[in-house]
Amino acid sequence: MAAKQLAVQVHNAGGTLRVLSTKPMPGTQWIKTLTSVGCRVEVCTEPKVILSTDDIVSLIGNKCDGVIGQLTEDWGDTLFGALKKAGGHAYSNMAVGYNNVDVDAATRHGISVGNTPGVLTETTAELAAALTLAAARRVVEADDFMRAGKYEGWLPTLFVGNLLKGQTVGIIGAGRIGTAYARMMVEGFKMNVIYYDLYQATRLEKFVSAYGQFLESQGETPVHWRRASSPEDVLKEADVVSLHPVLDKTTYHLINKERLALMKKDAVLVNASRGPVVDETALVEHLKANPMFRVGLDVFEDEPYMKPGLGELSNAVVVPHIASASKWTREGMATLAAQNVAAKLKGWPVWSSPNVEPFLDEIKPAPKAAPSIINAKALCLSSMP
Ligand SMILES: NC(=O)c1ccc[n+]([C@@H]2O[C@H](COP(=O)([O-])OP(=O)(O)OC[C@H]3O[C@@H](n4cnc5c(N)ncnc54)[C@H](O)[C@@H]3O)[C@@H](O)[C@H]2O)c1
Ligand SMILES: O=C(O)[C@H](O)CO
Repeated sequence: MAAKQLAVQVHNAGGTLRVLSTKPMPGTQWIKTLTSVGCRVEVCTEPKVILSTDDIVSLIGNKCDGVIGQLTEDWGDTLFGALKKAGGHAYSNMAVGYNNVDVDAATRHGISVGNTPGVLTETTAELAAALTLAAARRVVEADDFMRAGKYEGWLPTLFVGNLLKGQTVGIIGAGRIGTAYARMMVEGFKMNVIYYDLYQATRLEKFVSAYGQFLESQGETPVHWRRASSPEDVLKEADVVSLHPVLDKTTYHLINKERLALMKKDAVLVNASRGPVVDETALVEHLKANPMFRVGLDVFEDEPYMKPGLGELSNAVVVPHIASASKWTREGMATLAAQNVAAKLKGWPVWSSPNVEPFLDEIKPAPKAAPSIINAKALCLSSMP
């Protein structure tokens, strides 16, 4: 039986380089980025939310030069093999995280792997901050109560939560997003910072020190930072812990039963990184046993599912992986992903600065470069001087 033909929308039908996007993406700049360098762009418009590997193999077909894919897809040997066979040599995730991509497999097939760092830093940090506040101040529980018609009048004991000001925020993974989130919590709520990362977060340290001096000069209590030598140190000391590491072997189930037990009984835990960083089954048990402990989760171990029991717990705020969902960021992610593919197909070098803003300007032409290629070194791609 012939495989079912998946619906696609075509832009610039006469283009000589065929680029596939496995999903419609926001904005139009990303399409212009590709069509302006001679690509025919095919966008899969199937209503199915997550395409299977077989679906994507059939979309790649016999001739495909590059693909933009999504974090829900399993980009391993099968897909990179199919892309290579179709003549392709460029792939980009429309995401900064690339734990869904087997980069070594891509490299073996000579295919570049792009990602979209930077453009989602502040948007993601803002959602982590929103989850922190929602959990600490019990916003969702109180909203449910109100809508259920249960509010009979102000009470001294109604939905009492945690004050953030002057408390300690713990960051595990103080990279771009972890640092941006920490700054928001320091500047917004005068929180002290304790962080754990494999590397020193120099920018964050400098910011907290300078802000602490400023507060002191105003006669206010200064804020402080400390770099912890282990995740355990952070978990024991912090009132709020937010997780922002990459997902890899070193961070899988980084938060488990034993480490949850180290946390304060009324702490707040936020995860806007990747679901498997937390052992979600252990978390459900911990939430049940500790009603004052609260979590804000954007990501889940087995997306789109939650572990049994999580959805019934009022001390958990849960949202469906929307941390990067602002219009500017999502359009920017699409543009960076398209530029990663276009640049590789045109043989342009790799951008060497962490500042990706020049690619997002809708008026000035984008630099002739690939914003971020993970396996650039392994493929010996040249970078901008
Ligand atoms: N929920 C969302 O929608 C969303 C949005 C954007 C990013 N993310 C996730 O957030 C992650 C971080 O993004 P970023 O742009 O800040 O990346 P980044 O590379 O700037 O930061 C990641 C940090 O994790 C640290 N790290 C690595 N291994 C660690 C370990 N074992 N223990 C502690 N720290 C460790 C790294 O040293 C680095 O500083 C992404 O990889 C992605 O998975 C999720
Ligand atoms: O890794 C990413 O970019 C995010 O999870 C997308 O929201």
